[in-house]
Amino acid sequence: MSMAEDSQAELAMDYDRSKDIKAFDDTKAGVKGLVDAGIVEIPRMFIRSPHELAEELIQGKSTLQVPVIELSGLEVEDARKKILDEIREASEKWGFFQSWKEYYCLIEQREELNARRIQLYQSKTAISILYRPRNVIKDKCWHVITIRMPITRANSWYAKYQILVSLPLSFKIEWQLKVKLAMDYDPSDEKKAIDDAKAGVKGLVDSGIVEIPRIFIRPPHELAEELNMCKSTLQVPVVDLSGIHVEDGRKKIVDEIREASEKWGLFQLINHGIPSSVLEGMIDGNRKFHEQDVEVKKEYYSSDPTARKVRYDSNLHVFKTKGLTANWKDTLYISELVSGYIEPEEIPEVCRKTSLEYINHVVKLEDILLGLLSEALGLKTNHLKATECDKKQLMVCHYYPACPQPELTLGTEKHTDPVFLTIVLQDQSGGLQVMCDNQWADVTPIEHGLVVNIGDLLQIVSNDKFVSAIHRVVAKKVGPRISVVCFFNGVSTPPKLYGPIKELISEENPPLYKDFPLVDYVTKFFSKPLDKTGLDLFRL
Ligand SMILES: O=C(O)CCC(=O)C(=O)O
Ligand SMILES: [Fe+2]
Repeated sequence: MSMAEDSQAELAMDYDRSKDIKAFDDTKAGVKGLVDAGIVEIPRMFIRSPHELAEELIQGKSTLQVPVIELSGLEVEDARKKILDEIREASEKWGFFQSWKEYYCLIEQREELNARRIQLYQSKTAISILYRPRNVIKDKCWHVITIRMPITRANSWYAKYQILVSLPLSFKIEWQLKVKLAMDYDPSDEKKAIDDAKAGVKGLVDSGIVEIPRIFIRPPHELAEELNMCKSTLQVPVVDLSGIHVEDGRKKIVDEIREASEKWGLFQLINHGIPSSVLEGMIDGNRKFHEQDVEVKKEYYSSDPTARKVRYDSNLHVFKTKGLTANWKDTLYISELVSGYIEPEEIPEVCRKTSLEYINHVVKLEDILLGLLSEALGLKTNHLKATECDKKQLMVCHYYPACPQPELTLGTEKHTDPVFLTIVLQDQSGGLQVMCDNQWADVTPIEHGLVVNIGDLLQIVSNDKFVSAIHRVVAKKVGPRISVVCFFNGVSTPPKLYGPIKELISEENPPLYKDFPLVDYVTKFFSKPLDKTGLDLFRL
């Protein structure tokens, strides 16, 4: 009798399945218990139906190769495109693929447990991928899948970490990176060490670190989410101000600014009138400040924003904004420069002249922009200026050192600016990105160009006609990247109420926000995580 006939005969007998299942359950020893008991025939409850068994016998074995896709290089544009093409092809044809990637896991380094440090470990061989091996059917044939599961002795203790790749017919990659984060990690130790050194993130790089401290590592869910995100191919709008004094030219500019402010909340500016020597001088002054002797720079180090008007620090905001990652950059803050509360001598000497020159030009440009933005909202040219929305100025000089593990951190985390308007001068390194249609688009540097950002407060006073730009800066292997950001904000004292502009309100366009004093906004903004929008704080 063949195997099929055997099974047929057995299956034909009178049989009470529930009784079998109960007896099996009662043993509580599982299938292994049956084997341990020495059975030579498997119980009937495990036998597949005759037609399934018969089908199996006539089914051939495919010789096709299940696609294997190496995911390393996802961060690089060309490599990413190739990987996505392979994934698309595999998903369309198979709905399945094997993949592997040089990956990162947070692991406890045994030797360092005493020091209670968590290190990030990266290695092709030192990764444990727990993957339920199974077969895949294609063209009615079963394919056996072999899984690369490089687990070495050295890292077997962290076999709990899992990377699951599931690909349900669409070509969306779903990575679930489950990493066990140590319960007893205290970011204050790392923060204190960096603060005490007063040498900034640059100091870490200069000391030759090859792994970034844990305080800078983004949480696993964010790292995994990042892998899922596609890069936008949309072009960030560029507005050319050269035709501003011609009637038709101005109208065109106002239209372009309106469109960009409604869709992106961000645009690049060219022919804005600030001499290129001033822009280059500003970038250079910024670089000189951060690259000067640490002993001199130290004098300015303070992580307390209220301590002084001119200070520099690393962006270790993990306390205020619990759960967030520190940013891979150092920043020199120069506040209230124009409003007269600060003496020029307070600005560090290496960048004093260049900063004063730049700010002098940038405030004039700000006036022009406020006029254009007012017109874009259908208001009189001087409307926004009259609200004193640019009265308070803060200039920040960012320095983003090269990062040994850029994919694990960010130069500036995702955020919107809690101000009316921001003007950004960036060098040619790139890294600034803006969110549009839920995708990150590069704000590719234009030589001698500037970037204009709509802040939360302009979105509010425009009653959501304009949007504030969600943006960030990615970290890079090469550096430094240098940028100078000028924030323009309204007045806090005497308290002045801000809210949707009355001229923009009508029955069809009711106010979306209540009026509020600026100081309330700022306090509330900084007591929430930075990556959460401040727009909802006063939304009706
Ligand atoms: O460095 C940049 O280009 C932008 C930084 C930024 O977004 C900020 O300081 O708010
Ligand atoms: Fe910003």
